[in-house]
Amino acid sequence: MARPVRVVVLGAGSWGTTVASLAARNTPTLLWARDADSADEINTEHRNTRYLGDHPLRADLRATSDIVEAAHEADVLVVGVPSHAVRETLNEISNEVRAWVPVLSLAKGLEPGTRQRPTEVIAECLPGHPVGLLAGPNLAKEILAGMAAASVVATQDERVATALQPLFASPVFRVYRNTDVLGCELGGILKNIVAIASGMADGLGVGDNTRAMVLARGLAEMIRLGEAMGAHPRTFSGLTGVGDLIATCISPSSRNRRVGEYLAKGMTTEQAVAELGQVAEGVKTAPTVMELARDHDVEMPIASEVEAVVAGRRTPEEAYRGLRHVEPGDEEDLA
Ligand SMILES: NC(=O)C1=CN([C@@H]2O[C@H](COP(=O)(O)OP(=O)(O)OC[C@H]3O[C@@H](n4cnc5c(N)ncnc54)[C@H](O)[C@@H]3O)[C@@H](O)[C@H]2O)C=CC1
Ligand SMILES: O=C(CO)COP(=O)(O)O
Repeated sequence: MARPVRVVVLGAGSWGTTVASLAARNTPTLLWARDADSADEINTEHRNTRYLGDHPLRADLRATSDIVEAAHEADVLVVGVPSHAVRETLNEISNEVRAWVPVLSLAKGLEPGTRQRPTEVIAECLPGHPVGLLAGPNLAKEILAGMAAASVVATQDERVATALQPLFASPVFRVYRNTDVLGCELGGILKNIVAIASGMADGLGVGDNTRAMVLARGLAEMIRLGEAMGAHPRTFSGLTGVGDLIATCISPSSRNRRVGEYLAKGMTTEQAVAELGQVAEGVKTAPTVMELARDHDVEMPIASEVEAVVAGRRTPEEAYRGLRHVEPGDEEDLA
């Protein structure tokens, strides 16, 4: 009998640990934590208190702090560290992962400097491997608590996605496929910036109409940039686009939304990030997105205001006042 596929997840933060728990239900799974104490806690107490509080993890989920051991074990490699850490993490194991092992990204940000998406960084660090991503409206704590959700495995080769789908699926976690890797990845990246805007709006005590405006016009900005970069506009009406946008903009547990709220309460970006104690990808990604918007000659007024607030050049009140000065054009004109 063929041995089961072994999934290795790099990064034992809230989402890496949750995805590893999903996979462990279906197949032997090993989670790499850079900190040995976290790996010990997962192995012995079946918890990851730093990121997931007291929530019990599956007893069959194994963890290690030895990244080379993890790389050797992988039949499927899942990269769950934040975007800025993908390259340095994979560089450590670029000669240790077996040829043809598929690599899936969980990260929803852009690499500062290179402006690359995580799947592009992965393709550079691990050339020749099939590369894709798992994304969608997937707030880690809800999924760990067993609440129903859906996600998308996006790979250019549909056969790879078809092989990967069942590794993460459960009766309450539906995993779809999509071949528009760029569109799916950009959806997850860009919605974080709109979520900061949404959190700022909530922190300022705006009404529901304003909230809805931020979501709808934020989505229009996501589609404009995505289409200019070569993504399929329809992808943004799916789980990885509007789906993830809604979840992140409305959920009190979204870190990006919380950063926006903290900023509206008067914290600096540094104070907001420190208060959070976890990654909020939109903070680092906002300036990079504005560089891409300029390169592609795309108007992104909401992202532009978020970037200005995060950089400390504007207050959230000024940002919302600034949006009033944007001349409304044709609503249909997304491109
Ligand atoms: N938490 C969630 O609900 C979801 C998160 N994501 C995305 O998944 C990615 C990871 O997020 P979370 O697990 O939530 O973050 P987190 O803040 O909970 O954990 C980050 C993990 O990365 C590790 N890490 C940080 N810097 C590192 C470095 N320089 N080298 C190696 N490891 C490093 C930390 O030790 C920690 O284990 C992000 O891109 C996030 O946008 C995607 C979907 C859902
Ligand atoms: O991407 C997410 C949900 O799909 C998580 O969002 P936050 O990083 O804002 O918590």
